[in-house]
Amino acid sequence: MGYRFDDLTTACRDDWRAYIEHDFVRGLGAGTLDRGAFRHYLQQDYLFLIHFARAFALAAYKSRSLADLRHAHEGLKAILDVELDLHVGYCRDWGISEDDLARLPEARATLAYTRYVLDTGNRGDLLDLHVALAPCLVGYGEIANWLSAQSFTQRGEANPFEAWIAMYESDDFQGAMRAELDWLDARLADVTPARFNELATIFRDATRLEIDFWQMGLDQRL
Ligand SMILES: Cc1ncc(CN)c(N)n1
Repeated sequence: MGYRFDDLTTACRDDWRAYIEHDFVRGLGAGTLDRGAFRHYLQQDYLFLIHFARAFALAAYKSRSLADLRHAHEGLKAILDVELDLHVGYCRDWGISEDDLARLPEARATLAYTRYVLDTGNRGDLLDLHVALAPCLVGYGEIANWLSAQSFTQRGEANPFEAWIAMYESDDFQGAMRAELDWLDARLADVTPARFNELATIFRDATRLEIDFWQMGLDQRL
């Protein structure tokens, strides 16, 4: 029997739950997150998304088939045309201009996570790279779905972070997440146990770097 994406989350269950259910996420759902923490996160996430767009461009470069190239292109479009566009508009609503964003210093957590993914993609193959990208794309889709199932989550105008939750619940983002899941399920079906263990290490590292990113937001740390 082949592996599937769910085997990756099972292989690092505690880290995955710590990422999905982080206090930062709970604060977003309850609407109680410190606004300064959210602003800091939003600013760093702009830098993060630019490097992640570069990582999807690297996936395009590493693709050997038209299908893989199209898949990487769809991922790049989801970040550039859906997420970054919404993000820049969202930052504006929070009083952060594009000029402010262009001048931001990069926090250590942003640097560590984004460069880890780019380095993993550079030295590994296309599957290594997509596994390193998965906590980002699949994780935020799962977080939005988890939040909407929690009784503490406030929806609508009562929650200042409603637009953030809605962005990751949107058909565009959930569609990109499902396309990534399908791609990963198809590739993981053929890997050996030894190769799966290598990929599980990459997935766990990237998941831990996501946890550090939330914590960087909470601590408002550079
Ligand atoms: C840190 C981080 N991880 C994931 C995502 C969702 N693309 C994001 N915007 N920021």
